[in-house]
Amino acid sequence: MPDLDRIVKDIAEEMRARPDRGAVASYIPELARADPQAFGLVVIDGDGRVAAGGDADIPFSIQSISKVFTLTLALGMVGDRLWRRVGREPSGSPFNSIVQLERENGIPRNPFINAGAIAVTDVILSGHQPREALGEILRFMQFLAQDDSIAIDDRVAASEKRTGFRNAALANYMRSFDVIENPVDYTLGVYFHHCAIAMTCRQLATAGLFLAYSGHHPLAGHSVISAERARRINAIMLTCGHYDGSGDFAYRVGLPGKSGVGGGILAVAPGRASICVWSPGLDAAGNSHLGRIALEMLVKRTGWSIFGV
Ligand SMILES: NC(=O)CC[C@H](N)C(=O)O
Repeated sequence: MPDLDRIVKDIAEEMRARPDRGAVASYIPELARADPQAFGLVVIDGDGRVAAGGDADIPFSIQSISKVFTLTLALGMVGDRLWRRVGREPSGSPFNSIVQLERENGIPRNPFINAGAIAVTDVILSGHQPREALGEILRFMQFLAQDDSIAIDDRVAASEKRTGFRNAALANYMRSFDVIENPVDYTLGVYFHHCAIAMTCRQLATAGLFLAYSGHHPLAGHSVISAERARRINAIMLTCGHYDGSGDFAYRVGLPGKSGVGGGILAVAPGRASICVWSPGLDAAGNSHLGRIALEMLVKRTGWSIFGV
């Protein structure tokens, strides 16, 4: 990918020089240690060709990007019954908002806001010990990224556990509607830990390949999910992957994407590539500021937006 390699490296260089970098998340104290100057961008296609720029191999906290993978796992476990516990409409609200839950019988709007992801985690936990459920999620990430070294950053998990009062409120509130079925502490423990998985842009882009290739992971040589399910997960990423910034992300970038407060964004160019960008500074909606700008540049220069050039 000679041209693509140039494009990715140019973007990484331009991003490194920019003064506007957003604000690193600090509500989880351990995340505040991230270097605001960091920037990484990796594009991987179905033949395993890689274009990488900047800090492509520095691990960062994947946070809400994990929600794409827990959704995939939960759908594999209970299929469409999942949609009894969580919706699939954009929330138009911040990622940790609680107000809609009261009006909507404790059913979160979608699997990518915190409440929805906690409900999805509860589904994965059912019938298991927290340690087993977490092991399953971690092994799934290692398999998809083709890298057994991927691990949970226990300091980040502990930091969020100490300060995660808002998520505890969401989980307890859903428990009162039986949308959460397991002990709230167990469900939250698994949730905090899967958010605290640390991965590099290269690993995350590899892990996302199955979404770019109709459920088939070209490097693992496996069908992970059906083409139909991959298409649907991409649809939810497009409409809900950036919280109340999802409309703007679709407008500017036009790719299914999922952000995390660690500053990562996983984006999918169907049939073309899986992309991961990382810059820890966030915008007001909690999405990577330079990550979004870099993806906007990438689609302009490649013509990869799903809505056309
Ligand atoms: N948007 C995010 O990445 C939020 C994830 C974070 N673990 C939280 O629950 O607050």
